Amino acid sequence: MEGDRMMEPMFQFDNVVYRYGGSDAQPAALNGISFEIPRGSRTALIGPNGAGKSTLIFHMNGLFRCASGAVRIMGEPVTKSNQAEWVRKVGVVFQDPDDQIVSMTVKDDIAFGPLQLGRPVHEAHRIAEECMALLAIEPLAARNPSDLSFGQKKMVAIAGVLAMDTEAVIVDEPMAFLDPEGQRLIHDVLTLLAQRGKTVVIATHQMQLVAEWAEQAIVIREGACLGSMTPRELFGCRPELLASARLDLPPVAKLMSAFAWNPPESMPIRMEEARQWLRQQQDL
Ligand SMILES: Nc1ncnc2c1ncn2[C@@H]1O[C@H](COP(=O)(O)OP(=O)(O)OP(=O)(O)O)[C@@H](O)[C@H]1O
Repeated sequence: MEGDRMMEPMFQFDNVVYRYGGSDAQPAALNGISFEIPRGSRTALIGPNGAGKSTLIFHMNGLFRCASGAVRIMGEPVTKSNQAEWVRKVGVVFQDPDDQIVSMTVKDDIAFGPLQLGRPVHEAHRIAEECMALLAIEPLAARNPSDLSFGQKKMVAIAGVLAMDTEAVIVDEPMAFLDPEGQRLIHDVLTLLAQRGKTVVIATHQMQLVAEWAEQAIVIREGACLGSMTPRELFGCRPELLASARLDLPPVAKLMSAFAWNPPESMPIRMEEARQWLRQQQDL
């Protein structure tokens, strides 16, 4: 039975509708959206402002319940009675880190999750120290999270979710307001989580991050899914889909698209692929 459940996708959205305020007078923020996210995969949710990415994320740990359709997490439908359980299995870093501050110091804030999960205090603090080290935020340990910059708060919120060691980690706009070093650290952490077998989902406007990191891109517009595919297929073969979601090619693919690639999915979309191809041209 457990084996069967392991085969289930981490997230399944089936014709999901959601309206803020619960009123039919409101336009639907999610408008019959369907897609799947396999376990252990790296997925990017992409789409223009207001497409519904954050609203989707609120459904992925039971915070919101859909008006119609079904959301399944690890094969189990999210219902009124099990809604609260999912926060232990799915860690979410919201777009605004202020929503996640719960303690007076950064270290206590990060230790809060493990303590809630029943870990003893000394262990929760050890986990908090490990997570701070991973994100190079140890110097912030004794600071009040409310006093930090937006980027620093975002790092603390990410560390807090890492400390929960959940099966899935979702980060809404992981790179927003982070300096280049912070972005590199977050990129490494997202990769490390995937290497540890976690299902990792991000919502982002940074197409180069999608090209470098994701295995699957889910394109969303007006609360519906326009398609789900590899970044290579999206950036190499589906420019019309990108344009219809008000998105653009990532910088590497934009540069490389000046050359006629055949087949189009052979176009380098990652920095390293482009570097290698350019070196080959030099050697010719
Ligand atoms: N609290 C709210 N009350 C009413 N409508 C809302 C609320 N939050 C979001 N919406 C609406 O729901 C729709 C989806 O918004 P959502 O924030 O999920 O989009 P998004 O794709 O995350 O956008 P962005 O890229 O700008 O973060 C939008 O039309 C938005 O105006």
